[in-house]
Amino acid sequence: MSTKVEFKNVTKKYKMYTRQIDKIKDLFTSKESGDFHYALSDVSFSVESGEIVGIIGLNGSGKSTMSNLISGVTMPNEGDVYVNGTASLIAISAGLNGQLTGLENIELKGLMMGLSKKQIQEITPKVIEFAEVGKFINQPVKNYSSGMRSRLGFAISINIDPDVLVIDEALSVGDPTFTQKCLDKMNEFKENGKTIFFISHSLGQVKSFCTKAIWVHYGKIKDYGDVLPVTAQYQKFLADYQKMTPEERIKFKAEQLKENNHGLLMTNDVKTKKGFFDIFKK
Ligand SMILES: Nc1ncnc2c1ncn2[C@@H]1O[C@H](COP(=O)(O)OP(=O)(O)OP(=O)(O)O)[C@@H](O)[C@H]1O
Repeated sequence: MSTKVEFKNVTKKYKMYTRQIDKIKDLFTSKESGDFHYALSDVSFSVESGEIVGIIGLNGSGKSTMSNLISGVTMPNEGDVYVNGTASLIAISAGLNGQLTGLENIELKGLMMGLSKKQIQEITPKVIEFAEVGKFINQPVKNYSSGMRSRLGFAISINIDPDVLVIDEALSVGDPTFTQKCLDKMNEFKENGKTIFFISHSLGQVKSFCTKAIWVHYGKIKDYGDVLPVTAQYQKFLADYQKMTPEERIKFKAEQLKENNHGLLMTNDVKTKKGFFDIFKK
């Protein structure tokens, strides 16, 4: 076995602007006026080839940031991301150009992944068949439903046959038949000794499909190792977390954010932002 993917002290941060004018000012000057918002901070891990790694964690914890870094969609601000070979991302909202037709997207993604025109021609019928989008293949992808987009994205990535496949929540929008078809394809991929990262809120799927799991918690790795012990720890945490009152959750999140230097406005379910910031400032 050899190292396929490695993160060395990786930090990904975003600028936060409260006023649009500050963003515009920064574009014209070398000064930076907004606060930084840490999506991942000082994250290190390595994955051997042939592993199927589930990435789990609460909303906003940094899972998609991790998947975007692995697949090269985004770059780290600090540290190094090392991928031995090609990586392809399958995500609901990424990877496809809405203005282009399905066919054009197959060509574009194929070219981006280094395929020749001939190779693209060879995979095109297989992609169309697998994606089950019918005549929509000649329509702009912006007219597709989320399920259709996910199916096309999955079909393209799997047929491009990358060394590392990154699947970010893409199965959550498909119907059960298509999900099963994807899982079968992923198993084939797994049997060929390829490496897969599987981001999912379905712990059942992670447990049955993955060999390892990374639990991302407010921009840091809380646990990484064999899938069953890591998911068991996470489930234990979730059970306690779900028992908290909304106020307790806000307080808990604020404490974790402070401890991990994670993003400020990251919570989707914090309704009382004033209260949230009061706690954060303490
Ligand atoms: N382009 C961006 N600009 C600013 N902040 C961002 C950007 N992308 C992600 N973030 C922030 O980084 C943090 C991590 O986001 P990320 O999408 O990686 O989390 P996640 O675990 O995938 O969440 P979810 O389960 O809700 O999809 C969040 O606070 C998010 O708001």
